[in-house]
Parts: sequence; C-alpha cells; structure tokens
Amino acid sequence: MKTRLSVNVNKIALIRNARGSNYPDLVQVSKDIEAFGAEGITVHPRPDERHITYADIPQLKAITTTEFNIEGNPRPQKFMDMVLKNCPDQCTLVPDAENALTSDSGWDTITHASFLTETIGALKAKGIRVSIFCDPVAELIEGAKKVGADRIEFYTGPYAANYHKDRAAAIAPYVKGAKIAQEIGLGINAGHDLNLDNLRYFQEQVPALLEVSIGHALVVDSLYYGLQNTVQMYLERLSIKDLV
Ligand SMILES: CC(=O)[C@@H](O)[C@H](O)COP(=O)(O)O
Ligand SMILES: NCC(=O)COP(=O)(O)O
Repeated sequence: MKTRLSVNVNKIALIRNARGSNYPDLVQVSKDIEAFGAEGITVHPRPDERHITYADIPQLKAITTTEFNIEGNPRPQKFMDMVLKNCPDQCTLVPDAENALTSDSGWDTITHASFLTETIGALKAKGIRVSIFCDPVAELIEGAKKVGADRIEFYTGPYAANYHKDRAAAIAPYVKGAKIAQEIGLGINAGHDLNLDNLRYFQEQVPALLEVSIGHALVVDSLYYGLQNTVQMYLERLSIKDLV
C-alpha cells in the first residue's frame, strides 16, 4: 500500500509573511517540494491568514501537479466560498476554533452531523474529495461515514505526544480505528505532529494509510538537512510498505 506524502506549506508562508514581501516565494517553494518528490501540497488557511492567505490559494492550485489539499473549518462562509471556487482535489474539514494556535482535536461527527452532511454534499457536488479530521474513536469514525465523508484524517497529535513514552500504547487506538474505517469503506489519511521519528511506525502499524500531511516538523528538519534531503527522508520513512 502506497502512502502519499503531502507537504503542508503553512510554515513557509509564515516566514514569508514575517517581512511582508514575497520571500521565500511560496509558489516556487511548493513547485520545488513537488520536484523533490512530494505527492501533494496541503494548506490550512486560518481566519487571521497568519500563514496561508486566501490570495495564495488560486496560485497554488494553478501550479500543483500532484494533489492539492485545502484544510480548514467550513463554518465561515468565506472558507466554503473559497474552496468551492478553487476546487482542490481534496478538502479536509477541521473543527478548529477561530483563534486556535493549531489543530487540537477531530470532529464530533455525531453532534455536528447535519451541518457536516450539508457541507460535504456541497463539496462533493463540485467533485471535491472530502476528508474529515477525526479522533480514533469508533462512534466518531462511523459518524464520519454517515455524514458522507470519503476519508478520515486521523488527528495524530496524541500519538506523537506519547510515541517516545510507549509507542505500542500510543498507536493502539489508531490501529483499531483504521480497521473500523476499512470495514465501512472510509479511506484513511493522517496528520499532525508526524515527524522523522514517529512516521515509519505509524505507517507500519496502521493498515491502508493513503496519505499523510506533514508541515511543521518537515520545515524545521529542512533547516538542518535542506529541503530536498528532508523531503527524500520523509519519503524514505514511507517507502518500506511500498516494497512489500
Ligand atoms: C489539521 C492539522 O493538523 C494541520 O493542518 C495543522 O493544523 C497545521 O496548521 P498550523 O500550521 O496552523 O499548525
Ligand atoms: N493535516 C496535518 C498537516 O497538514 C500538518 O500538520 P503538522 O505536520 O504541521 O503538525
């Protein structure tokens, strides 16, 4: 089973925005990331546009040749209008609060079932694949299926936080959750705080992992190893199952 690496370029945009000019050039860096072997570009514009701006979206859509994934909370109409206008390959719905520092949980797919059903219907009508950010909890995964999602993206923050304490315990809920998702026909993505240490074990253990989106650690690693080497190193971590 091939697991695609989608690189989240939020932190490239964050550095650019620090000086208010176009340096680094987000579009060029994203093209280079694809040229270095990444199989997708992910963006997660936040309401304050502190990293990815709404103006970035059409430019990135225009140059992405692999897979373009837009993440975010669809509650603001502005977000939905932007996604429907730009038609990415995939939209990942994330329930972040407006002022969230970063993503910190998956959807309650039961409480928000009618909103999610309506939102997913609108996205799928435009041919956009929809993934739902989800904790590895049976009822929530089943809820994601009921509201019409094509995939779930496991929120891997807790896995990453506990990996060095007890990796077998940290992975257990995801292995169980992935089996449920497979049984009911949901594709499986994963992301948040995945890194060079914890990525291989996650992919080895979680069946049928289609895609990981990785940003923060990958950009930090590139300070030490360079961007091209770093993309290659992440691809290498994901390559073991390709050989099987
Ligand atoms: C959904 C998810 O886990 C990532 O998109 C993460 O939220 C990246 O966002 P930041 O770069 O703002 O932390
Ligand atoms: N969906 C997760 C993502 O895009 C990147 O998360 P992180 O690697 O920046 O924590």
